Amino acid sequence: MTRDVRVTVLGSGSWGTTVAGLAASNAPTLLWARSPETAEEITTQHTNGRYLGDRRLSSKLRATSDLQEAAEHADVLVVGVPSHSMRAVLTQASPHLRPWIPVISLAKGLEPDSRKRPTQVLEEVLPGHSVGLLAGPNIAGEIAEGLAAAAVIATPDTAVATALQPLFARPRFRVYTNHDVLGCELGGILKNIVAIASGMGDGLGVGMNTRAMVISRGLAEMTRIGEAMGADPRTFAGLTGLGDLMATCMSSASRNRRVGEELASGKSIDEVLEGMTQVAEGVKTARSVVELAEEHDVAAPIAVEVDGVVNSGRTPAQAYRGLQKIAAGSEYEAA
Ligand SMILES: NC(=O)C1=CN([C@@H]2O[C@H](COP(=O)(O)OP(=O)(O)OC[C@H]3O[C@@H](n4cnc5c(N)ncnc54)[C@H](OP(=O)(O)O)[C@@H]3O)[C@@H](O)[C@H]2O)C=CC1
Ligand SMILES: O=C(CO)COP(=O)(O)O
Repeated sequence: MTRDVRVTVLGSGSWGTTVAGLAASNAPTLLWARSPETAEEITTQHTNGRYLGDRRLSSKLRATSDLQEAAEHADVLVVGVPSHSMRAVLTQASPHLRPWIPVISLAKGLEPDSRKRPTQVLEEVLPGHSVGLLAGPNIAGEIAEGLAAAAVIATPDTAVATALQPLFARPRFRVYTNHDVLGCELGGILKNIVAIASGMGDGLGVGMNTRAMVISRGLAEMTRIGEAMGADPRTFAGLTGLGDLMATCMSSASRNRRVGEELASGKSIDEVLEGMTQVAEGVKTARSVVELAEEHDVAAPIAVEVDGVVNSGRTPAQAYRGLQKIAAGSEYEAA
């Protein structure tokens, strides 16, 4: 089935490149890089040094900096640019896309201002296309190195996810399906906020018990918000919820966790972001998550504290003191 299907991935950052490398082993795959130098390096050297160091990519992977060429190539489109740039890139690509082709998001943030999820943006810019996402505990560098991992492809119609599964699956990359697009997408978005909190704890030198408390109460917060928005609460116990939360809170390679750790070292958010060459979606998303929780009348104390540090000048130590003050009631009902 996969032999005749051509895949295009938009965005040659760490994750877009890694997913394109997986797909290239299964189907003809073209990666769109904004920079012509990066496109040239990927096609000729089979590396993307800026984002993945000297890790070797599939020699079958080709890249281009021509967005029209990339769009015209696609029987399946994968969108791997960050949430804040998705609408602009897709608006440029859309006149060159074939109608009805499936479009899969890799992004784990909310569009600034509109607070829309990536799949909502896709549905708006590309009406009529079947839209879904690929998510899970997927630290790009590990997968590019060939370490085993699993992910979920979520589409409203499970038959579409099942058809797309073989495009991304590899012997060491297991791809499950799920029809709860909202829950899978929210898991990836919300865990970034908890990872910033967890990183702040690491920087402050809290113990493992505290870290476990933040992760498990973070999961409760994610599930509460998700359920209020209409997601299946079971999804948050799976790969795109607990799985991604654990990977992101525990990995030294997580950008969101690192933001928290560096904030706890005394840097301002501007200083932290100046030193980063990759995106940490949780920074732009924190305020939107607080607003969404308020709209749905759900307590979100971890998001509130992270937003306070990232956007309102509170210190990580103050945030952790704030978290200590949360009243402990029933484990199922309390914040
Ligand atoms: N890295 C990971 O482990 C994982 C990341 N994700 C998610 O995938 C998405 C992409 O992340 P990731 O690949 O890590 O990001 P990176 O920071 O590694 O790369 C970002 C990519 O997006 C491009 N880009 C940035 N801004 C624009 C813009 N305005 N217009 C066009 N292209 C732009 C960059 O191009 P240029 O190089 O030219 O600046 C680069 O190719 C994020 O939502 C992230 O949360 C999901 C799972 C795992
Ligand atoms: O989503 C990720 C792993 O699944 C990557 O997390 P970071 O963006 O924090 O690096």
